[in-house]
Amino acid sequence: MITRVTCAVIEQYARVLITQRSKSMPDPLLWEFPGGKVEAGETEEECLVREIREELSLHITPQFRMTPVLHQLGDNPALELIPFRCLYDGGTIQLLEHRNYKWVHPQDLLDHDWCAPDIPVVEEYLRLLKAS
Ligand SMILES: Nc1nc2c([nH]c(=O)n2[C@@H]2O[C@H](COP(=O)(O)OP(=O)(O)OP(=O)(O)O)[C@@H](O)[C@H]2O)c(=O)[nH]1
Repeated sequence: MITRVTCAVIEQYARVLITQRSKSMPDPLLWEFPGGKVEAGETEEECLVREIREELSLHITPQFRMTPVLHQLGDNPALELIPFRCLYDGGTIQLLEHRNYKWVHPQDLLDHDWCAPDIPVVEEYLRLLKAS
C-alpha cells in the first residue's frame, strides 16, 4: 500500500514558499513543501488546493506536475510524494499547522534541513529553473 502525498512548489516574485513542520507532526521541525495525503475520490490537484487552503489559508492553482518521489524507510509504508509547481492566487498566510514558513530564493533552498523525500524535488526544481 502506497500513501500518496501531494506537495506544492508555490512561486511568487522569484521566490518559493517552504514550510517547517511543527513539533507534533511526523518529521518534526524539518522543512517541506506544504501539502498532504490524497483522499479517496479526489484528484491530486484537488487534494493540493484543499490542503493548501486548510494548512495555510492560501489559494493556489497547480500548474505543472513534477516527477513523483517514491520513499520507503524501514518497515514504514511506502510514500509517493507528488510535487506540483503552483501559482499563488491569493490569500494571506495563516500558519494553521506548521511552525514557520519562508519565501526563499531558489539558490537558498538546499541550505535547509528537508524531509528526505523532498530533496529530489528541490533538485528537480533547480534543474527546471536552470533549463528555462
Ligand atoms: N505535506 C508534505 N508531507 C511530506 C512532504 N515530504 C514528506 O516526506 N512528507 C510526508 O508525507 C506525509 C504527509 O503527511 P501530512 O501530515 O502532511 O498529511 P495530511 O495533512 O494529509 O495528514 P493527516 O491526514 O494525517 O492529518 C508525512 O509522513 C510527511 O512526513 C512534503 O513535502 N509535504
